[in-house]
Amino acid sequence: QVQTSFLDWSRILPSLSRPANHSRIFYAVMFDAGSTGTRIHVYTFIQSDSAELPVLDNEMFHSIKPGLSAYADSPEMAGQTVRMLLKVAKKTVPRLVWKRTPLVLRATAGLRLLSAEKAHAILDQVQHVFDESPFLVPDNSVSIMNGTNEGILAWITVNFLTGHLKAQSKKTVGILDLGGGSTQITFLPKLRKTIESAPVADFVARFEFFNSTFELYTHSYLGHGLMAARLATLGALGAEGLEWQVFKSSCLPKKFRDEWSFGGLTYRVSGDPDGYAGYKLCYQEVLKVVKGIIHQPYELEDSNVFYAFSYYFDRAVDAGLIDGVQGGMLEVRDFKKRAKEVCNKMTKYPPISPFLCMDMTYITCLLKDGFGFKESTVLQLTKKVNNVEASWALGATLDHFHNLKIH
Ligand SMILES: Nc1ccn([C@@H]2O[C@H](COP(=O)(O)OP(=O)(O)O)[C@@H](O)[C@H]2O)c(=O)n1
Repeated sequence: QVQTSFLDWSRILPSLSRPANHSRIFYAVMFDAGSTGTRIHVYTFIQSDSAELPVLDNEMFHSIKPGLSAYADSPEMAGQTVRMLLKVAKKTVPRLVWKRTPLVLRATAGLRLLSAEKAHAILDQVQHVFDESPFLVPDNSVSIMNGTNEGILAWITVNFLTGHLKAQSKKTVGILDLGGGSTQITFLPKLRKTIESAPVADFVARFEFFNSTFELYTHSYLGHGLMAARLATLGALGAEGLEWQVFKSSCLPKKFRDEWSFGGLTYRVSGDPDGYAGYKLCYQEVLKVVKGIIHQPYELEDSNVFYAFSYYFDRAVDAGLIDGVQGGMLEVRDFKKRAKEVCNKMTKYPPISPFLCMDMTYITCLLKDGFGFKESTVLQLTKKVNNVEASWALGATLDHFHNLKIH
């Protein structure tokens, strides 16, 4: 479905004036090539003379499943996916300005997890579709984004949309993003010790925004997205070519048996028909995926409100914890409580998805034993902020126009 939304940034950034006769409308197209789907964001901006930052007037959003990595062995299909999504851009952007409207595609965990050769075959197809389109194709318009940028740009999107990047705003919010292949945590630490005690590589990044430098704690865990975690829990990671094997888990209903695909590979999965299913055993299984791998930041909930989106949001909706439009506030213990209910009642009351027990348990485990959140920590579950998708895509678009010098 196509979703349209309107947002007047001048309400968020009241300092920006917008003289009607001097303002100029421009467009930008950002593709998010994720592991479970490809999405197009067509942004309409209004740039007034006096404003340094443009006003976001509209986001047109559309998504297609599966993700490009499902086409590892048929890269033309990846090109086809992008060609179909481009129709949204053609409908939204007036023909007259196609030539001036940039197309950018950034791929995340799905392509990071493929071999370089297969990933590049896919990106070449996308580049080809871009090149033959009537839009502007900037240098470096098609690439795999690194995990640090993914976390930082999502943080910028959410803080921008919530008005926390205004000059007078002292507070910011942290973000928790749970994709299919990777998961990101990003926040602005209050204590020096959080930065100093972070692992040396890949946990701290800086960027420049309106003459101030922000130093963030950020990390992307590749292989710890929700779908990759399912594979790891089932013991099926790196099991390419084991078509004969059935991967079992006590996180799945005992009588469940099916095929399941991720990243272009299909696995046979089942519950443990002769064993036990339920929360305790399931927690033991998923704990192995998390324990000793996820770094626990020195400070967490004391300093930050965290916005949680992507699969955190989707699964909370599936589990009936929040409304699918409104979102809402949840404590970490709400995930735990519902995970227990879903897992321990699986045989009698099959959940809407056979993976709901595994997913809810993984989310609980990742938050508690992974990042080290307290059970009383409140998370703000969000899909859209002021009608704009909570995702790295808007941050990436701002970076494209304003070069935030992420380093
Ligand atoms: N604009 C977006 C992008 C992703 N998502 C959600 O993010 C999750 C999957 O993320 P992904 O496929 O991009 O995974 P990664 O490649 O980032 O690991 C799904 O729950 C999507 O519905 C979203 O809600 N809105």
